[in-house]
Parts: sequence; structure tokens; C-alpha cells
Amino acid sequence: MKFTKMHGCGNDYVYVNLFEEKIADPAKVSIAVSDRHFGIGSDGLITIGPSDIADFRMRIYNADGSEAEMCGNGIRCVAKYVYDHKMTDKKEITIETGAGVKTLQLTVADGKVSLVRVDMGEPILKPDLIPVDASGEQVVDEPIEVEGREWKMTCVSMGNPHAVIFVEDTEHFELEKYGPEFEHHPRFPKRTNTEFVHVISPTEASMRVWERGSAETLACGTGTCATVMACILNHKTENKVLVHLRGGDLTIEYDPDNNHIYMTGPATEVFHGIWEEN
Ligand SMILES: N[C@@H](CCC[C@H](N)C(=O)O)C(=O)O
Repeated sequence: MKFTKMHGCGNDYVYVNLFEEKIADPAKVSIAVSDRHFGIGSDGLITIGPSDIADFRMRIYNADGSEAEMCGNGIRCVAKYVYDHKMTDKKEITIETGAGVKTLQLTVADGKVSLVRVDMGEPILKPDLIPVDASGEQVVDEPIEVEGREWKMTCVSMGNPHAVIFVEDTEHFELEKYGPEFEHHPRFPKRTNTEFVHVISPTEASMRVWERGSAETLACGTGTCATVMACILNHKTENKVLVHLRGGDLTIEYDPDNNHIYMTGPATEVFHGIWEEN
């Protein structure tokens, strides 16, 4: 199986072009290739294939084999892949995901995509659609008990579920201890991604993420969008925020006129190779 390893801010996936390859069991392949000792090493698997309703279709599988609806860092890499590999010459493309069709604007330098801006669509705030077990219209600064401590969470879906927690210090935060407890908390029927966020100023924040199905990753695009929405709902930032992640920076902008969130960031191809299934 021919593959390409790519990353967006260090959030790395194995990309397979389904115009050339077939994968019978993507969940199984994702688990195998993601292993950082016995596989290629990645946060999961992303497939690029044809779509009936958009220019391309992507599917994302976490490192544990579970399929997610959407991947913000992954979709920028898919855009870079299809342009750099001459599968399109368009600088505005549409990609079908499990969270609907997204429109992307490509910035090209020396014939290759250097930056991608994604219309990530509308944030979903209704608890049953996120999904999170809660009684109100939204979950904003609401208490949750995890590991004997009371935390305040704000929940946002960007097609996939996110719980955002504001903390004083992201660098020394015990992510390995608390991340899995949030992920598997009974209030999240489909598990959750959790972002631990420190607001630096009205236009800047730092964030670490525990991803559903992939543990800590160096960045999460949908998580960064959910974070900025949570910052706005809690009156902590303006509508445009530069977010520092372990693997790089993303710029997120919320447009109140159309209620859409826009994400701008890099996409990088690392290497390509051939995977032989054992
Ligand atoms: N890293 C991604 C999100 C990948 C899916 C997530 N772990 C989930 O299960 O929802 C991103 O950049 O958005």
C-alpha cells in the first residue's frame, strides 16, 4: 500500500490515496500504521477518495481504529496532497467529510501549497448534538467532576465533540492523568476530545489536547476552533485568536455575521513509502 506521511502542526497522519489504492479494513490498518514502534508512526489514518458532492472525500481514523467525523489538521493536508500531487489545479476546493462539505482556500508558493484556510462551518452548541449529557441549551462554564475534582467545561462540536477546560498552566498540566478520564466520562456518550487552554490575551491563547482515540497529539484543528468558540462564549477573547499548540500555531477567526469559524494553518508532507501488511 503506497502511503504519504503528512502533518499539520505536528498532528501527523498516514494518508492513502484511494484513487490508486484499496483498503479493506481501514480501522485495522489505522491501528497498525499508527504504532510508533511497530508501524509507520502517526495519530491515525486518513483516506483521500472520490466524492459525489464535492471535489474530494476524506475519512479519518484515530490511532485506536475509531472513525471520527472530521479532522482540522488533516483536511489542510488533504488539500496540500491533492494540489501538490496534481490531482487538481484549483486554489479553492471542496472536501466531503463526516461533518459535511468544507470549502478550502489554498495559498501556493513555488508551485506547492504553503498555507490553507478552511471554512470549518458553524459550531454546534446544543448538548444532544455534541453529544454531552446536560439539561440546558448550551454547556458553558458548567461543572463536571473528574478524578475527585470539580472542573468547569464548555462544550462545542465542530462535527466532532470537544470539551474545553481553562487552566492556568498548560505546560505542566497532568494531561496523561486527566485526559483519559474526560475522554471516557459518562457524560460523553460518544467519548470526547478535551482541550486544556490558557488565555494569554484577548487575541492569543495556548492549548494542549487529549484526543479521543489518539491520546495526546501535538495539535488539533477542530479542537482549536472549539477552543476559540469557548473563549468567545466565556468572554475571554476577541473573535480572531492566534493559538499556540505544542506543534505550531493556528489562526482561528469567528465571523458572527454568518456564524462560521475559519481556520488558517500550514500543511507539511514528510515522506512517502510502501506499507506491507504482515
Ligand atoms: N486531530 C484532529 C481531530 C481528529 C479526530 C478526533 N480525535 C476525534 O475523534 O474526534 C483535528 O485536527 O481536528
